[in-house]
Amino acid sequence: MRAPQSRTKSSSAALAPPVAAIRVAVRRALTELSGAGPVLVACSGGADSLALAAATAFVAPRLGRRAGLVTVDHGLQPGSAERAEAVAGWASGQGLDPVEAVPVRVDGRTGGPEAAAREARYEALVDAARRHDAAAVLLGHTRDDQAETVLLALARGAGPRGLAGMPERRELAGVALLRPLLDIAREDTRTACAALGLIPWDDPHNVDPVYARARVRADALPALVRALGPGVVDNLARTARQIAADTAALDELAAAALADVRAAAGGLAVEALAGLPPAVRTRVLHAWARELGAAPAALSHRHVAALDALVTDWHGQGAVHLPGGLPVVRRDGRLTT
Ligand SMILES: Nc1ncnc2c1ncn2[C@@H]1O[C@H](COP(=O)(O)OP(=O)(O)OP(=O)(O)O)[C@@H](O)[C@H]1O
Repeated sequence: MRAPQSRTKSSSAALAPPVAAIRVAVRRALTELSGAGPVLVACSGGADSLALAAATAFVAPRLGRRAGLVTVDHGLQPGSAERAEAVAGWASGQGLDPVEAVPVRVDGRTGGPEAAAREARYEALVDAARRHDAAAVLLGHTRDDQAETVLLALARGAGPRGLAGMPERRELAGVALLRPLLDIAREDTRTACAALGLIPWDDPHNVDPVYARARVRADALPALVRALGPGVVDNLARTARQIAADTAALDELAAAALADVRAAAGGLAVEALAGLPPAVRTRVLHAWARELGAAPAALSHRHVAALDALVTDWHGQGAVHLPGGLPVVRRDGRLTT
């Protein structure tokens, strides 16, 4: 086990450009934050979240905000409890408070081990945020994580919502999750840790070729950089930001359009739907299907295309079955259940 350790910080360490850039990013995120509670850094002990925790410990008190840290012990590797305790001990030494090392149970959940660990981790983070009435949980995803996410989304045909990548901010069960480092290169978090005398923990899963993300990290992205130049990572991340902004605008248009196309007798009016631009119409249908109870994770492009065909390619076809078995039919000029 390699635990974070800190040497005495020299004044030149504080001036290292990546240290400064990460502090600026954290300052920006905290300045925009409403709510009086503490922020909690979600920290694995890896370079990204360790650099985030160090920057937050520096910046938050200067903004008059309390900052704490939560490290989750998934119990999946020998020595994981000791590693979590070492991260917690380091955090307390940095003045972070509250600090928690939370053990979670990963087995007995559905999905693969990676998804189960993630689900357990987010449950623990949300639970800690609620107990401490936290204003937000801070996550250490970097620009490189964002570029990997976009490539993975592109490869599986995830559509604009996937290509928008990870948002800087989202709510999970009423808790704000922030990603202040989405503009910071992963390498800079390592440099910042080194400049601060911190020794990060390297998660073996990050280099295990069993995982698609690890293969993208080790092979696909470096190959793209070699072929197309070093701007690729930044360009992928920037593209995600642009698509996220476009997607948010289209979602707003779709929310307004959904209200307009509701039929007085229930369901949606086909004629009104047909008059919408396809990008708005498919979002209206997606939102309506969710409203009817279709689980977002199971609702695919195929379902939405079949609903759309009831509007634009009507030839008397039968019901469209949404996830969960819910049938939608076209009747009397309406889409209805
Ligand atoms: N064991 C942990 N304890 C606390 N926080 C963690 C832990 N592991 C990861 N995190 C948080 O999640 C961030 C992303 O980590 P990682 O890339 O390993 O997870 P991920 O599964 O890709 O995350 P996501 O589910 O958000 O895509 C880290 O920077 C850190 O903030």
